[in-house]
Amino acid sequence: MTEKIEFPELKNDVFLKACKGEDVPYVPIWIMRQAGRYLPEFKSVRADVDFFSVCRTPELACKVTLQPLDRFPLDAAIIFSDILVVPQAMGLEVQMIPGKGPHFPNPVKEISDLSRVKYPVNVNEELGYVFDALTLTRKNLQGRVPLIGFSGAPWTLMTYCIEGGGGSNMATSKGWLYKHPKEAHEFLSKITRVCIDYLLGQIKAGAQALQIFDSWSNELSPALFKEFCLPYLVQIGKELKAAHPEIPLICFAKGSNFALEDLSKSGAYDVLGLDWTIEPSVARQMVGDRVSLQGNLDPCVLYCGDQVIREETEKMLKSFGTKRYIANLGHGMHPTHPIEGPESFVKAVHEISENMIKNN
Ligand SMILES: Cc1c2[nH]c(c1CCC(=O)O)Cc1[nH]c(c(CCC(=O)O)c1C)Cc1[nH]c(c(CCC(=O)O)c1C)Cc1[nH]c(c(C)c1CCC(=O)O)C2
Repeated sequence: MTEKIEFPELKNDVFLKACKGEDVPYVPIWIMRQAGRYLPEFKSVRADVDFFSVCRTPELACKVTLQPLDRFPLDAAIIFSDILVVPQAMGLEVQMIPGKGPHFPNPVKEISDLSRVKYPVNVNEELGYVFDALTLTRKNLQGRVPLIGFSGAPWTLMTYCIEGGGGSNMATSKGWLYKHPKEAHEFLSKITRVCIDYLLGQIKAGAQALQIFDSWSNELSPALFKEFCLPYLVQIGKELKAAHPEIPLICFAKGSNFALEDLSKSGAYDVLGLDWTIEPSVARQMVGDRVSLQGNLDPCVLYCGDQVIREETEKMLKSFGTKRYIANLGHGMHPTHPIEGPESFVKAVHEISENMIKNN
């Protein structure tokens, strides 16, 4: 057993309080993809270093994680990495093609290709660089805000491994679910095991909350979601909760609105993330007060000026209410967003919600 690492005392715990449903002075906010190409200082780091080298160099991963916090008074940091480091740890090559996104030169096209997938995986050996980045970042944050770790969800990772990248309609991987359900479950189980070990390692390294991104769950029907997503999402949440009940867990099953009730009743997650395809008050009705909610401003609002951003933020806050709620976009920042967008958004969330709470 290694010793527990000592970290600076946390100064802003508003995000962690909202995760647990405790009273807050204002609604906390962080933004998916808050570190990224809309920031000139990120682009200048990326000008010299390729994407996965940034992820693999703790000093650089730490530097870009902190960049958005130096600009905006965000209430949480999210470690700079990518969900596709897990397929890499399982022996699959992943490249990041500028302007196109992730690319697997040798995807898992056929059942026979599964023999190329490495399992079991020693996460300390394969993903120790992420743990080092987390520890360094948690130290350098000096307790300003909590640090979020993350992983892709098993279905989203499997679909990337099979399709070889984004941009398809997931036909091959969805085909597997109907044609090869047994092999699909075996592959999903293996990915789940690696994700759990990886997330446990992230907690040990300093992550103070974790988000599971099921970015492609919206491709699945309710029946397929129930069979191929839900059990693995619940397994991840339950195993992490059993080991670390103090760490808030966020599940973002993008667009799978029908699953909100089941996920909220599973007891596996503290927070459910939402995209913009659901009215906040409807989501709240589905989940009751069992979980906190996170989201869900349409990222395209951030192309507008301060006034429209304020109006849309106010509508969102009025529909969610200020309890058990974390403000965020419904998906990540776009590389083409103007820098003023997130600035107005963060300010509006803080000011409007503080007033709502004061006048309540
Ligand atoms: C599906 C997914 C991926 N990666 C991720 C997801 C889940 C969230 C989502 O649904 O968007 C998660 C992710 N990727 C990245 C983060 C960093 C932390 C953050 O600030 O949120 C996080 C949390 C950095 C990144 N990951 C990527 C970039 C841009 C690449 C670059 O810098 O050249 C960043 C900042 C690349 C990436 N990585 C991935 C894609 C599809 C792309 C290309 C899209 C694009 O180009 O914006 C896979």
